[in-house]
Amino acid sequence: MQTTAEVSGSGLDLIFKYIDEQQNEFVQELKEWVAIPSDSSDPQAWDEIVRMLNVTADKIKTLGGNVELADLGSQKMPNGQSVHLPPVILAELKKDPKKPTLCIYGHVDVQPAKKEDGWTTDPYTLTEINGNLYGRGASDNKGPVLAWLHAVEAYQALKQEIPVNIKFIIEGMEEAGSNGLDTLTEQRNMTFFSDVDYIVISDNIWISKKPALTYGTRGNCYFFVEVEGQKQDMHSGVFGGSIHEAMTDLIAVLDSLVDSSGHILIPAINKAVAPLTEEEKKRYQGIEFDLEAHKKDCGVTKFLFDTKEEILQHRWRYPSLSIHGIEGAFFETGTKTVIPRKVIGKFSIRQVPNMDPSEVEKQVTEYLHKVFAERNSPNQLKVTMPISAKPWVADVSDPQFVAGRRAVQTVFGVDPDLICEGSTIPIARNFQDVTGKSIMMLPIGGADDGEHSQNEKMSRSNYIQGTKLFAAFFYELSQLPHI
Ligand SMILES: NCC(=O)N[C@@H](Cc1c[nH]cn1)C(=O)O
Ligand SMILES: [Zn+2]
Ligand SMILES: [Zn+2]
Repeated sequence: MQTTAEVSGSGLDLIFKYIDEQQNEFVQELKEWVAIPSDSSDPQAWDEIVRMLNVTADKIKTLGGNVELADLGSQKMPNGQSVHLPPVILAELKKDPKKPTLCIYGHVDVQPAKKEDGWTTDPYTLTEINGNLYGRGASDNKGPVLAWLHAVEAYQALKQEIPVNIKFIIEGMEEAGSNGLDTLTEQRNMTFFSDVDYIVISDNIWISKKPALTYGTRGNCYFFVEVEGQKQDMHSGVFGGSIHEAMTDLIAVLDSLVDSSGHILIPAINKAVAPLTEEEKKRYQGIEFDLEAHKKDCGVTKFLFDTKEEILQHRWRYPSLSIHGIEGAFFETGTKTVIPRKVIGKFSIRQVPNMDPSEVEKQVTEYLHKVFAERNSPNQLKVTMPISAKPWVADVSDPQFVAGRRAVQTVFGVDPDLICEGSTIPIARNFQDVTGKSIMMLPIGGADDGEHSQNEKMSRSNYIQGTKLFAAFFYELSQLPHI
C-alpha cells in the first residue's frame, strides 16, 4: 500500500497532474456551490447561507476535518428586528506539532444578483463560455474557497502528506460586513488561533494578467441617510408643490458628498489621509497595469485620472465615496406618480491609513445635518453607519510573502506583482490587531472577473492554476524557517 510520502518538488508535479485531471469535477463542484443563492444582503435569504455553510462543512469533513459551526448570536436590523446570524465555520485537519499551521479564511456568501440586472446567463447557474466560468460567487469567493479545498484533496488523493497543518475560518456574512466575526476572533484568540502561524486570504483579484500578492486593502464605512416626511406616500398631483418632499431633500444631501472629479466634499475626511511617500510612489511605477485594457474591461472612455500611478493610488490608498442606492424610492418599471413618505440613501466611504472610522462617522453625520439644516425642511434626517471596517496593510518583508512568491514562480514561472486592493476584507485588520499573526492575501481572481457585477466570472485557467498555486503554497510555507 502506498505510504504517505513527504511532498518534495517532484511531489508537486504529481499533484499538479491530479488537479489537471480532476478539473471537470472541480468545475462541477463549483457549479453546485454557485447554485446556492447565499446572498447576505437580504436577511430573508440567510437560510441559504446556512445551507451553503453546511455544504462547505460537509466538504471539509470529507477531507477528514473537524468542523465547528460557531454561533454568532443575533444582529439588530435597521428596522429594530433581531435576526439570528449565520454561524462561522472553524475547522482543522489532522495536526502535527512539528509542522507550521496555516489558517485559511474565506467566505461563501455572495452579493445580490438577478438575471434582469443584465446578466447574459443565469447568475446562479455556472455557465462556461470561452474558458470563463460565469456565475455569482465564481470569483468572489466560492471559487477560491473551493480551490483551497481541492488543493487539500489533491494531496490526500495521492497520499502525499500535507506539509503544513491546516485550519479554516469560513464565514457567510463577509459581503454584509462580517457582523459578529470580530467578536468571535477575540473570543477564540487564545484557543482556535493560538497555534496558528500564518493566516492567508484569497478574496481578491489581480490587477493585470500577471499573478500578484496583495499586501493591503481599503476599509469601508457604509452609511444609511434616511429622510422621513409626511405620514404616508402622497399623490404628487394633489400635494406636489405644497410639501417639502423627502426625496428632493435626500437627493440634495447625497449631491453634497462628492464632486465630479471624485473629490470627497466632507471637509475633514481627507485631512487624516497619510501622505504619499517617495518610496511608495516608486512602488506604483513598477506595477503592470494596462490603462487602455482597463478602460475596455470597464466599458468606459475615460477614468477620473490619466496616469496608471494616479488610478492605482486612488483605487488603493486614497478614500473614495460611492453612492449605492435609495431604499423606498420607486424603482420598478412604469410611471408611478407618488411622493415617497420615507427614503433611505446608501453610500460608503472606503477607508485608508490613517482614517479612523469612528471619526469619519462623526464627520459625516455632522456634515449631513449641516447640509440638511440649510434646506429649512421640516422633514426628519437620520444618519447611521451599519458597517465600519478599517484598512489592512501588511509588512511585505513577512516570510509568508517569500513562500507566496516562490509558489507563484513554481506555477506561473514569473515573479508576482506586489499590489494592494481597493475592496475590503472587513475581518483582515481585526485578524491583524487581535491575533498578531502573519497575514497575506494570495489572490487567484482575474482583473476582469467582475466581482459584484453582472456576469461575474472566474476563468477555468485561474481556477485550476490557482488550485495548483495553493497546493504549491502549502509546500513553500513548509520550507520557511519554522517561526
Ligand atoms: N471581495 C471582498 C469584498 O467584496 N468585500 C466587500 C466587503 C464590504 C465592504 N462593505 C460592505 N461589504 C467590499 O465591498 O469590499
Ligand atoms: Zn465581494
Ligand atoms: Zn469577497
